[in-house]
Amino acid sequence: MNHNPVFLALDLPRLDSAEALARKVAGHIGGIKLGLEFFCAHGHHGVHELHKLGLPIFLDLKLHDIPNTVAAAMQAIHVLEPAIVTVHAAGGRAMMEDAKAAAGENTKVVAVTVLTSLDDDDLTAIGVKADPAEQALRLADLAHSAGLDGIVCSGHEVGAIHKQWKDGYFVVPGLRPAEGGNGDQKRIVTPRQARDAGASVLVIGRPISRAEDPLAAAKAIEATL
Ligand SMILES: O=c1ccn([C@@H]2O[C@H](COP(=O)(O)O)[C@@H](O)[C@H]2O)c(=O)[nH]1
Repeated sequence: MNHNPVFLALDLPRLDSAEALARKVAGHIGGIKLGLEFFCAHGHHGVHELHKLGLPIFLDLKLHDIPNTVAAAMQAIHVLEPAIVTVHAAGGRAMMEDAKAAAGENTKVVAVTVLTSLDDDDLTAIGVKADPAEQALRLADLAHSAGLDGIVCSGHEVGAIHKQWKDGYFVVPGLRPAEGGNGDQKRIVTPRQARDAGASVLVIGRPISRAEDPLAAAKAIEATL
């Protein structure tokens, strides 16, 4: 892989801290992921500010609503020229089709299958009878048939999904270097394991942002890839 597949999740409450962190590690990541925390706090202005670093922007908004609403939201963020945007596959085929149709041609629309913070028990509690691997595969098939570019799944599932969807774009969060805590993530692998299994994008937040030395952490992860 020529380019750095790591997208840094900037889940920080302050815009100046987020910018400073991104600037510090910019040479050792491939892009920036801005999620709900960032977008709710800083909106379009914040995204414009981070764009100034010249790295691809991944807007991880996990849109999940009726098709008309999701399509309108996609149109509203078109101006931000995101490289990647997420929707929830559980929103259904029509929602995903309309989201893709409303996105800019340079934006990859990827569907979240099963959040990496969920395990078997969590799925049972919300009435899903399949285990995370089966459910992720089912939702990946649905996203594929709806014309999306790819999916978000854990490193446990990406290999099996990749076998069935050869040219899919696979975003994998829930990554933890060998040492360090899991936090709220339940289905984790190392960045290298995810890459070897076929991940296109490695989403990494706290292992870099909460490290004592974020630059050293980013370099150490880069060296394993
Ligand atoms: O299934 C998912 C989907 C998205 N995420 C997002 O990725 C990052 C992970 O951050 P870490 O600090 O490395 O755990 C975070 O922004 C999530 O919103 C995910 O973790 N799992």
